Formats: sequence, structure tokens, C-alpha cells
Amino acid sequence: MADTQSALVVDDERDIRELLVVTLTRMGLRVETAATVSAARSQLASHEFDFCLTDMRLPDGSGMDLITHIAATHPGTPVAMITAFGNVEAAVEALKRGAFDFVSKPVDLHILRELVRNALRLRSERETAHAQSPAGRMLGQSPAMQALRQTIDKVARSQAPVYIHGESGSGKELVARTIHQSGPRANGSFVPVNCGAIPAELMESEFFGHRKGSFTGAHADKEGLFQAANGGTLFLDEVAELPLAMQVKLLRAIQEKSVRPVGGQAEQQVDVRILSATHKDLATLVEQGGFRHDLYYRINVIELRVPPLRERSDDLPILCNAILARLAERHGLATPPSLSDDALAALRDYPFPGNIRELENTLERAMTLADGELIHASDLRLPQGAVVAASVPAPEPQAVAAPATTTVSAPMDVAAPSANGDLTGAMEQLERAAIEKALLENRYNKTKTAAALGITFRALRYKLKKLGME
Ligand SMILES: Nc1ncnc2c1ncn2[C@@H]1O[C@H](COP(=O)(O)OP(=O)(O)OP(=O)(O)O)[C@@H](O)[C@H]1O
Repeated sequence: MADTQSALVVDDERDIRELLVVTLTRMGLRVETAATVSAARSQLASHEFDFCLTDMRLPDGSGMDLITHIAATHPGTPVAMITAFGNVEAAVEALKRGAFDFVSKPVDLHILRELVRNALRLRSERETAHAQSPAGRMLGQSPAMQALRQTIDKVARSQAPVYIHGESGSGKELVARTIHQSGPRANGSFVPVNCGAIPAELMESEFFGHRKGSFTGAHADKEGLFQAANGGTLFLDEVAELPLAMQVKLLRAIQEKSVRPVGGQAEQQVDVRILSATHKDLATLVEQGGFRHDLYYRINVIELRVPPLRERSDDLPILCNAILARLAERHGLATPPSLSDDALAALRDYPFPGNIRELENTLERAMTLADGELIHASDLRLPQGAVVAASVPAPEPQAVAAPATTTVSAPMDVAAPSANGDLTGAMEQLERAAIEKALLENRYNKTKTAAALGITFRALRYKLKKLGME
């Protein structure tokens, strides 16, 4: 969106149009005008306006129809109606059709200014709400992303299980959240579970809950993930990591739509939509006997592929801008840094095995290393010697094993940092570098990274949070 906010004024009387243009321009808005409904519609088709003000009687139709049109096609744009003095019915009708307010003729400029300020506030609230929703957070206009969005819209309406596959950090969880939020279960809970992070002996109790006293440590009744997701969605992340014994129990729960807590006698009905994801090639795992084929067919009714970042490098500018703006806000910077042309070119050339999560980490590090507000290629510290997988066709099916020739070096050497009297800071620097290296080597798969570092998944999550690396 351009920095200057814009307004569309629709009125066939030239004098009124000019008065409105002068008033709104003085308020810092960029104003465009239309004298007819059809002219307004074509302006709306080519621009996204922050506010629209329309007269009721227009030569080729009614401002009411324009309000209906804007409410349907530009729901984020607040629209107000200018009505004849005392015409209460028209004002009420305009509000019913979706106008946020009205102003009567002759237009009182104080009232008009207040109305415009309210409209712009409303606009920014709507934008924030949209940006915070998962669908709003899923950025990218590349053909691959547009196709993905269309599929998400379709599958969101159905209740069928969806199996999402894609490389680490490519956005599988964000896709799952978007499916949940865009469907009829949006008011229910979205419960994500990393199947690789639950110790095998606790799995049954985690999924189905337990009764007090059913095992040592079961001090009270506890509900499981299925019960927590009742009426909503259970997202089985890293589903390939489920032990075979648990796969049988899970299949039963999904088929019967009921679960029995550990130590409990009675079955409990649960109404849960199952979404699952993995970066592994599940079909091959089934062939090799590592994953039950009956569970595979159950969870894989609809299959959805999230493209790796290197297949949508046209999305890089939009992604980088959004990530840098978010980082700037988090660090309290007034203006987000921008990327130099050489930095953007370097990002386009890099294969990003860790996808968008790796891009986020790369930009965060670059922001700290950059001298001024411009990030250069050298600030990115992209791993040297990474054989560009971008030139290799995307692995099919979703195998993500690195090509044999890929060598990835640490983003920074894990060398002893100079303590400068600050031992905690030095330790944190060391920890951060070790974690970054392990993340990169394990293609941003947190389960594997934790194993490589010799710590639990929970400990890794704690450290990532503590070090602000999430
Ligand atoms: N299209 C997108 N636009 C903006 N941000 C995105 C997009 N896709 C993913 N992200 C961001 O990238 C990061 C990784 O996404 P996510 O956790 O959904 O990936 P994942 O494939 O589930 O990762 P993993 O394989 O490690 O479980 C998150 O911070 C997410 O918000």
C-alpha cells in the first residue's frame, strides 16, 4: 500500500466535488473523483482506496448500489454516503447496505473531517485484523502461491483430512492454520502437535488424556489433545515420526471418532478434523514399512504440496519487506532496513534449504550486522559453497534429502567470542552460533536439531525463545 492514504469522492455536482477534494487533500489524502456510478466502479477496479465518499443521487444510478458493490468487492474500504438533509430513511438504508456512516447536505466540514478520521481508523483496524489472521500472514503473489491459496479455499470448506507436505520451514503449519481459520471450524480450537517431540511412553496419554492414578505421576485427570481439539482441528506435525504402535491407536481414534483416556473405562466421542504434515516422503516410508498404509490412506484424503521458497523466488521482495518490517517493529526501529540490489540478487541465487524460516533468520542476523539502513549481500552471510539446488528440479515426490553434492557450511564460525567482561553475553553468543549451525545442518527441522545438539525438543524451544531466535 502507498504511504499516502487515498480517497474516492463520487458526486456529480462540480462545486461539491471541489469542496470535498480541497478538504480531504488538506487532511493529507490523495483524492480521486468520479461523477457517475460507472466511473466510480472502474476507478475501484483499478485502485485500492482507503476511503470512499459517495453522493446518493447520481446520473446513472444510486449511491446505494455503489455501497453494496464496495461492501461486496472491497470489504476493507470504509464507505460513507452524503444524504439530503433530514432523509433518515436513506441514511438507515445506507448503513444497512454496509456504509459505516453518513453525512447530510449541506456538508458541515467539521463533521466531515471527523468522519474521515473515523474511516481511516476503521481502515487500519481492518488491515491489522487481516494481517494477524493466518490467511493475511501467508504472503506471496507467485503463481505457485496463488494456486496454493485457491486449493486452501477449496479444502477449507470440506471436512476431509488433509495431508500437507513440503520442505522444512516452507509454511506447512501456516497452511494448516489458514485451512482451519478459513473453514466452518474457525471458532473451535486449532491444536498443533509435533509428533516427533512427545516421548513414546507419554504419547497415549498426551493424545487421549488420562485418569487420575492410572500411572505414576498421573496426579489428576487430564484431557488429551483430541479432547482439546474437539469441535476444531488437530494438526499432526511431523506425522512420520509417530511410532507404529501409536499409529494403530490413532487410526482407531480417527475411524471411530472416539477416544478412551488412559486408565478410563468409557469412550468419549470427539469431533475433530485431522490435518497432518511432514517434510518426509510418507509414501516411500509406507513402502518401507515405517508407516502404516491404512493410516496413510486415512489422513491423505486430500494431499497438498507447499512449494519450496526456491520455486517462488519472485515472492522474495514481498517476503523480505514484510519480515524486515516485523523485525524493525520488534526492535523498536522507526524505519525498517531495506535490501540492496546485490543482496536481493544473492537471496535469489541461494537455494534456501530451510525455506522461509531460514530467510527470517538470515534477515534477522543481517539486520544486526548491517552498518546502516541498507543491507548488503555481505551482511547476509549466506553459507559459502552451497551447491545451488535451485537449478535442480524440485524433488518429486516431496523427498527433501539434500542432493549429495550439497555442502553447507556454518553461517558463522562457532569460535569463542570475546567476553569483554560479559560472560552471559559471551555464552549466549556461543549458544546462538551453535544452534544456528545445527539448525542449518538439519534443514531447520527442530526435532533433528535438538537431537543433534543433544538436548530435548522442549529445551531447544526454550532456548530459541530465550535467545529471540523463533
Ligand atoms: N507464505 C508465507 N508468507 C509469510 N510467512 C510465511 C509463509 N510461509 C511460512 N511463513 C513463515 O515461515 C516460518 C515457517 O513456517 P511454518 O512453521 O509454517 O513452516 P513448516 O513447514 O511447518 O516448518 P517445519 O517443517 O519446521 O514444521 C513461520 O514463521 C511462518 O510464519
